Amino acid sequence: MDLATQIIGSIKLPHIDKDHILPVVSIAAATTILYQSWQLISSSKNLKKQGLKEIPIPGSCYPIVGHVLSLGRIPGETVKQWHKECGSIIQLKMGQRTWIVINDPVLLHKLFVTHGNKASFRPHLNFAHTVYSGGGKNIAFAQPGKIWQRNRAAALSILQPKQIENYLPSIRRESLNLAQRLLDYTERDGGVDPFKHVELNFINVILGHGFGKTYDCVEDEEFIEVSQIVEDSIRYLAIELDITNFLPQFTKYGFLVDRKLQEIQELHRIKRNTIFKQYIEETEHKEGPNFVKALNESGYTLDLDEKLVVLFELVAAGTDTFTTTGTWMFAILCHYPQAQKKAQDEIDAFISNHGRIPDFNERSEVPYILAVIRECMRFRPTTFFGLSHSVVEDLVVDGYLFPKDCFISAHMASLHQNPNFYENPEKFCPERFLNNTKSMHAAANGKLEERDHFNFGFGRRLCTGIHLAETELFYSLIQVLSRSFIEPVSLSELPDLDGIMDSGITVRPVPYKIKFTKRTNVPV
Ligand code: HEM
Repeated sequence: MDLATQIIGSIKLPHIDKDHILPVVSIAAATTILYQSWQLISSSKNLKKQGLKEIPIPGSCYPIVGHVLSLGRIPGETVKQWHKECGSIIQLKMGQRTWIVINDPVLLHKLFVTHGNKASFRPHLNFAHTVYSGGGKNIAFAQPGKIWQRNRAAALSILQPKQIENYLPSIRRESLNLAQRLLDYTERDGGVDPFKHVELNFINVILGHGFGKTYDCVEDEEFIEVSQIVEDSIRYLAIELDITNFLPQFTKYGFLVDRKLQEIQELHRIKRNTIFKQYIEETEHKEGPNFVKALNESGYTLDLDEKLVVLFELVAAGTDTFTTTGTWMFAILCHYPQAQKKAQDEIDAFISNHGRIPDFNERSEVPYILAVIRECMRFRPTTFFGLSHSVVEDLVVDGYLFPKDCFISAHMASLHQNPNFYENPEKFCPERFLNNTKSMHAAANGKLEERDHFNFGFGRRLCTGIHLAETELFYSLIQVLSRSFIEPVSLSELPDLDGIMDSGITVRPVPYKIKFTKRTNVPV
């Protein structure tokens, strides 16, 4: 539902007599225009006085609510259009808060990497702070400081490239299971939506290592419950849903508080905490290595609540993003059979030489596979806005003022279509990345010119799961392409690459069905 409709529907206005509506509306409209004009003129004069550049304010910005009612059904799409109209840096007014959105890689790099010590804070979000992160005790929503450093270091102690080597047996097994399930469901039903299957692939790897838990199939009741909690968590992290954060003056009158959202948050808090606390307690006594023991032995002391939010975060942050990325990858490849053929030729040649599929440390022998994964992520990014950064004091970069406590986001879709950074950005062209066999982790930590894409964010806040995500994408794609062709169910039913579903942080393709058809005569 449109955000504006949602909010307006929840406001109970007093009855107004029909005859009185016209003058009331006219006065309101005139006041709006006068107020906006006054605001624009005075802020523009102030900036010029200080020698600062103006950041355009796009679309319809109303008094008090600002852009909250203008963001439309899919805010990421609306903001993309505003970038086209107003340029690579724009500012939105979300009630009392300022939200600056940028699609210029050079400015983003300057801000988040060069000025990373000042621009790596997180803006306050009600749900993220109070429910998801247990009061800022996790990684993604903790402010740079002791707790964040400790949690990030603890997470990296189980997610850094060297550690991922320990997970390779289960990554290999789960990606093979994924390829087989996609073939089996296609044979059974004539087609399959890969979303839940990709989700099961990731959840089995992360929960397997985290808590020694795996599920056999997408119909497993516990898998359904856990994946629902994960999907709900991510949905409520969306900036634009945090109405009472932007308009706190309305909270006490109960006008704009979405009661349903509150109920779901509460339920989620109880359900999530019960299940994951139980997982943690059980896991501490299980045999063999797992994340809980690794955290206990990492030298960082975390109490049960802290372990809960950190470990749940690794599950939630990884599952939704990985699943969305994999689901886009299959949808895109269904449109590009020539790219599939090239990738399959490369895998077949490797198998003929070595008698097995390649491992991630042999990736330089399959550069086209790496290029396909990178190009799919560039072509259809995983999130609309990544995770917003913030500043705790005013910061000026390139003549632009980033005011204290503002939200600062990259607009991922238009950033990855920036013609100054990508030649013919509208074209799906894996070849653009053929010479880049560095891991995405290395590319993301390198110079701006060496960056392939920006899906994992920037600088000090770079995604901690980047290496696990890339390794899993690598094995999943190879297992699927070595065994099957990805085809439309019928020629008129190709996945819609322009239809998108806003899932909070991530942006998924609209649900689709495709066929995974068994390849014969392959050297597997
Ligand atoms: C394709 C998969 C993934 C994508 C596209 C992705 C994307 C992102 C982005 C955009 C950020 C914010 C970066 C910034 O603020 O500049 C982030 C942060 C984070 N991600 Fe990921 N992610 C993925 C997979 C994972 C996985 C597999 C895990 C863990 C198992 C994970 C855990 C985290 C954590 C803990 C943070 C917070 C880092 C911090 O604030 O210091 N992510 N991710």
